[in-house]
Amino acid sequence: MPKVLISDALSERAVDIFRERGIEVDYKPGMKADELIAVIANYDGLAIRSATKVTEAVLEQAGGLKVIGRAGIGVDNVDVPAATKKGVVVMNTPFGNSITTAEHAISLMMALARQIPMANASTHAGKWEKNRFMGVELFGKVLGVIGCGNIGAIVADRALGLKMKVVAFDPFLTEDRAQDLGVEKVELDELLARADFITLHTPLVDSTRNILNADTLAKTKPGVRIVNCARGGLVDEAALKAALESGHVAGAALDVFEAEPAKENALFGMDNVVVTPHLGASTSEAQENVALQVAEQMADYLLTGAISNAVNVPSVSAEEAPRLKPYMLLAEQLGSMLGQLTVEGIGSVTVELEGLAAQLNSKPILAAALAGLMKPISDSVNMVNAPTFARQRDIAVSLTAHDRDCDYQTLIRVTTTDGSQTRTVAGTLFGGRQPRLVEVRGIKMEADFGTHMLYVRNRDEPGFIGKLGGALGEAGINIASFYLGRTEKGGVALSLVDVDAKIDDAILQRIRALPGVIRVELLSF
Ligand SMILES: NC(=O)c1ccc[n+]([C@@H]2O[C@H](COP(=O)([O-])OP(=O)(O)OC[C@H]3O[C@@H](n4cnc5c(N)ncnc54)[C@H](O)[C@@H]3O)[C@@H](O)[C@H]2O)c1
Ligand SMILES: O=C(O)[C@H](O)COP(=O)(O)O
Repeated sequence: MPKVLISDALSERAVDIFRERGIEVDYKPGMKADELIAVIANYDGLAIRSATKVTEAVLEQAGGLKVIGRAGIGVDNVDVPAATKKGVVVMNTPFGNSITTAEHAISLMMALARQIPMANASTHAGKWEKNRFMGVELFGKVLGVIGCGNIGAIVADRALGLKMKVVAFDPFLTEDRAQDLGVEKVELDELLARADFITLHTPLVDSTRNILNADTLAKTKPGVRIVNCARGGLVDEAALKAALESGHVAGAALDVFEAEPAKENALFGMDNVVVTPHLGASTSEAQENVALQVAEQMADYLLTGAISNAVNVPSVSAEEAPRLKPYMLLAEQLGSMLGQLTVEGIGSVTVELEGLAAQLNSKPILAAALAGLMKPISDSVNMVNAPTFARQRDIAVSLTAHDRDCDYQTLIRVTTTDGSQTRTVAGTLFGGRQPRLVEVRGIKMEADFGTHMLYVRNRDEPGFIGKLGGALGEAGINIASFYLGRTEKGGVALSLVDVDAKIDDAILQRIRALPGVIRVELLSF
């Protein structure tokens, strides 16, 4: 039974779902880094929010971990490259808290416009400072949205409802989409010059880090108000403090900070700053959504192999997963055969799909072939990290789905080059499920993949098969199946011999010494 650890404060609906799906679950919110490192080896899945930091040190101890589920959007608290290297799927819930977070951004903008938190504190203190809190209207003002994806688009929609004018800077926003949203797509400098309010909704990546800094803040309209409900690190906090002190920026509302939890911050205590402790996603509705979604997604992956919303591996839907499984096994076994036969470093891999295989989601099939190919050089390779392994080793990878007549109902062909050698193997699914080899190095032959297989290439001469059978018999090795093929009469013959026990080195040497032998290897599937 798979086992999952929940190390952040998720809605307990997640616990119910894991249990209903037959998954053992430990609910331990607030777990410290060293506690996590100490126990992570016991789990197949880890469900988190933003508090748990899944560092390389955590992943190093995560021997059996298969999936990290982020109940929320940002995965910047997960070392995704390290997880990928380790073969761990990282998935998030990209939509479950978008509305809630957009509403928080709008709330912060309103709080800022009318100084509600400060007025609230003053009134509670019995001061009745009616003349101190003069606000500004939103009506007719320009809102600059930096990052107009899921949340930015919802914020824009709500702002339009408040009769604001919305301009958006997002390099990936198309003119058509901007038009549909009713926003004006502009460059960053124009947004900075025109916006009365700026709201940030990008991920924290290299291109967005400190996107509001001393230089860009200097380009903003005097009296601008800034809302950051996305990620600390998008706004240079020191530069913002200086701009607030000078009065160039009239106010800032921040839900996120460069360092979190933010118990201390240079912006705390400033009159024109509204702060919340990373509450963007904190509504009961959003938390129920993301907890439910992440638990279902993780359970699907652990129980069926279906992958949704993964950030480091192609998706496989719940409907596709059972259909893809035999194809992925076939691709892995074909890749594995080539991996076991490769002597030098692999230069390139080509995966071709024909017949029914050509109509399927091809990326998981490619990833499975790569995983099989690289198994002989790494114990930890799987379909999650295989594409990275291939890239790191400068292996050129290509994938083609052919729309042409095929001798088989479905066919996967894998070709590798290493040094001067090109090797091709192809296979089909017998009865739609059972992987079967149908071609090796251009030689047609039908063979099942066995646990102990002898691969023998030899000159096609009379009497060879008898000698091979004799050598195995003398060694007490029983033959389960014998598959044969050849290029042409008197050309090169190929035997794949499925035997009942492992063949040791001494027997292998005896077979290699038989007259006419070109190559003999042991294969295992
Ligand atoms: N405060 C919270 O509690 C909270 C809650 C949810 C999400 N978030 C954060 O909000 C952010 C946005 O979430 P989303 O769901 O809208 O993501 P999204 O991926 O749907 O949208 C992000 C947008 O940013 C744009 N973008 C990327 N690089 C850019 C750049 N250099 N300049 C301008 N735009 C750029 C992308 O094109 C995309 O449209 C994420 O960082 C997420 O973690 C915070
Ligand atoms: O990226 C997100 O989804 C938000 O930052 C929410 O984070 P949280 O789950 O820790 O509230």
